[in-house]
Amino acid sequence: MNEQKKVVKVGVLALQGSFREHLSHLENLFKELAENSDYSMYEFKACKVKAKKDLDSLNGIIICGGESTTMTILLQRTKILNTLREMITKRHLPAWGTCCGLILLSNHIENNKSKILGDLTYECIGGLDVTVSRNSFGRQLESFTETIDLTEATNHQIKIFKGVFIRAPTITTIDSNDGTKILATVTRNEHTYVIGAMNRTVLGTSFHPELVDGDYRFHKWFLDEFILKNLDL
Ligand SMILES: NC(=O)CC[C@H](N)C(=O)O
Repeated sequence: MNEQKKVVKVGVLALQGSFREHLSHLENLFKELAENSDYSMYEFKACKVKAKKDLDSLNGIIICGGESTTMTILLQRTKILNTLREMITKRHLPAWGTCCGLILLSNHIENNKSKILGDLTYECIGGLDVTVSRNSFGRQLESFTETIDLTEATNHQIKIFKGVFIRAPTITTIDSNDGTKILATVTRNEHTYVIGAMNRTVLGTSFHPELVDGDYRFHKWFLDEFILKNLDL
């Protein structure tokens, strides 16, 4: 019986930032799904990605929140960056980035032009054809939570969701007509900000579902709509 199960491996980039929270959400979700007969054909595994070899045989990857300058340096030092970029942009590995992860998965950054970091430059992974602006809501102290309506974007799978924003970036433009679309917006101080976007295989959110205790709905949606629907790519 067990041999017939399809192994689905979800990696979480674990160089820095909120990777433990993502792993714990995935582990809890996978425990729930083990009891759900709709998923009985799958055996789910969550694993840390700390080196290039950890990218082998992944079916999806999460790029966690953290500090994108530190993260790009670590991605380059560990030599993960180029392989991961090729997997996401050429081989269409499903990927989801939260906050710093959204920045790294974006093709363009508005307020970060040609930043030099010692012997390196600020390089993104790319995959989502949008432009992001970093730290759109100000400093760490100006972090906030806001209710987000995801009913339409998720086709009623998630309705209301608690958005946690910590020095969050926002999406200023969608740059291609390849099917990239807005996931959600929030309005603050009379300004409406785009706080999530996606194409068929790449998802980016300004907010942190991994920091909402006991709520695995967003992780399940990523698994259902991005990973399981694209298993044969
Ligand atoms: N919570 C976060 O991931 C913050 C992202 C951070 N402001 C950056 O630019 O990298």
